[in-house]
Amino acid sequence: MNKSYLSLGSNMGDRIGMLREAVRLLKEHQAIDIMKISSLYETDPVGFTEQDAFLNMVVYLQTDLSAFELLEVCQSIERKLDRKREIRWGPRTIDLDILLYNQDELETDKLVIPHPRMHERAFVLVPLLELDPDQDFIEPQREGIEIWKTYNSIDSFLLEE
Ligand SMILES: Nc1ncnc2c1ncn2[C@@H]1O[C@H](COP(=O)(O)OP(=O)(O)OP(=O)(O)O)[C@@H](O)[C@H]1O
Ligand SMILES: Nc1nc2c(c(=O)[nH]1)N=C(CO)CN2
Repeated sequence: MNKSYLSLGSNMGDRIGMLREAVRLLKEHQAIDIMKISSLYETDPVGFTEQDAFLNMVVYLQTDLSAFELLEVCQSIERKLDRKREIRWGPRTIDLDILLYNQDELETDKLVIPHPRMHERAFVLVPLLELDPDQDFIEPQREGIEIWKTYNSIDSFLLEE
């Protein structure tokens, strides 16, 4: 069984609704088991700063899918949720990135693992460290990153009105 961490983010429209729908679609996939979700974090935009705050979270899953198949699932969820992204690092309804896949290191045109920018992104590292405090990363700056909501279980997140 492969172990992977995904980063999810949204800063357009119904941000929590987008995250919830993305997690629901991942959970529905027959080859994916969601093991843990982080809290939801409200985070200042990074890269292109003239945009609304993001809600970010990290999901830990186990899967039989290859990393490339998992990327396809992530991209099909982005399409299903009508992902819009006009500006690089600009506003988006939903973004799903693969952070880690086992201990694999991989560099292709389509997929780079670990995610090439994850180590410089506190909005990724803070929720990742919440799920797995043993990750061997430099402690990120927590400025501009606030817990927005924590859930007791995946179902309580998915079932909330
Ligand atoms: N680990 C990865 N997870 C998701 N996409 C990846 C990864 N590595 C490479 N990619 C590629 O990056 C391309 C662009 O992804 P995307 O549009 O989400 O970028 P972005 O969110 O604007 O910027 P960033 O990559 O900095 O998060 C995707 O089409 C995908 O093929
Ligand atoms: N806070 C925050 N900033 C971002 C984010 C994001 O998810 N959260 N995603 C980006 C493009 O991948 C660019 N900037």
